[in-house]
Amino acid sequence: MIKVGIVGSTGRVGTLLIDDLKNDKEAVLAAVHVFDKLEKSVPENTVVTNDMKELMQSVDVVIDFSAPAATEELLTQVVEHGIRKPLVIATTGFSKHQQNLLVEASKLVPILYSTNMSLGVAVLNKLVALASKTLADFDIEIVEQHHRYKVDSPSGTALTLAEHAARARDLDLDKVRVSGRDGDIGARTKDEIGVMSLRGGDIVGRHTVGLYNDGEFIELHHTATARNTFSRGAIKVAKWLIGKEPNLYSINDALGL
Ligand SMILES: NC(=O)C1=CN([C@@H]2O[C@H](COP(=O)(O)OP(=O)(O)OC[C@H]3O[C@@H](n4cnc5c(N)ncnc54)[C@H](OP(=O)(O)O)[C@@H]3O)[C@@H](O)[C@H]2O)C=CC1
Ligand SMILES: O=C(O)C1=N[C@H](C(=O)O)C[C@H](O)C1
Repeated sequence: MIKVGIVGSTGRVGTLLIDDLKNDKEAVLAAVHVFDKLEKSVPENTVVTNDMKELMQSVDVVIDFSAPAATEELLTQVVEHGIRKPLVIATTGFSKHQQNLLVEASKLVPILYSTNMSLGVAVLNKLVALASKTLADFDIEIVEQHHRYKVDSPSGTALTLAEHAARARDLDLDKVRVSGRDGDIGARTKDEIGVMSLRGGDIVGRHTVGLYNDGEFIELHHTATARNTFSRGAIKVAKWLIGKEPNLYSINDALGL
């Protein structure tokens, strides 16, 4: 059995991971990192710890759905303290420093980083690249909708979709992204890529990529209707990651897309 450790075990996705692993035939929950207090019951012998090093030493692979500060602590164990374990990272909202740390750690251990663990979004990224290149004159606008508790904006998924669109047009996303419009802003410029966020209720996650031209437009939608789409996706790619060489892998590598 593959021994899995969870960072973010008390969170919305982390608690689902605990349940999903109870029913898995190839993987078992071996350790959970707990920031404050674990209310949920875990199988007997599960290591429950607030020590990231102890968590990593107790497992074959770590799945992280937490917060940027927690992921940073995880990556620091690899880069500065010599811990070598495969990592599946799903947390979003990293700073530039944290993104660089992720790249550094991936030279030492296999890391699969994906801002969205669903198959549908993996395919949507490809569709967006194709549409953005082919429909070169169309204006691109991305809208993401999430539950009222989400703390980072725009969502990691929306930024990844925008990155696929920008790359397909040889644009630098940092230069063309517009994530707010208010007041006398002037007409839309040709290259800008709008990435806007709505927050409310219990929306699990909805992303719309629109490509608009005179006389016609296309809108590509993805809606996650259940949060365990993400937890189950992460367990699937964690199994794939075991035994891989150190590198930064994408979900497409794991799904063979
Ligand atoms: N890639 C993907 O497919 C998906 C990614 N996500 C991302 O995963 C992350 C978690 O999402 P979600 O479960 O909804 O969030 P929650 O806020 O529900 O959970 C966050 C978890 O991280 C823990 N945590 C927060 N800060 C720290 C810290 N400094 N050190 C250790 N642990 C900490 C929390 O502990 P405590 O409860 O004690 O505060 C909690 O267990 C987000 O970044 C989200 O965007 C979410 C869904 C899908
Ligand atoms: O915080 C969430 O809930 C989600 N976060 C991820 C993101 O930022 O893209 C993925 C998913 O949409 C849910």
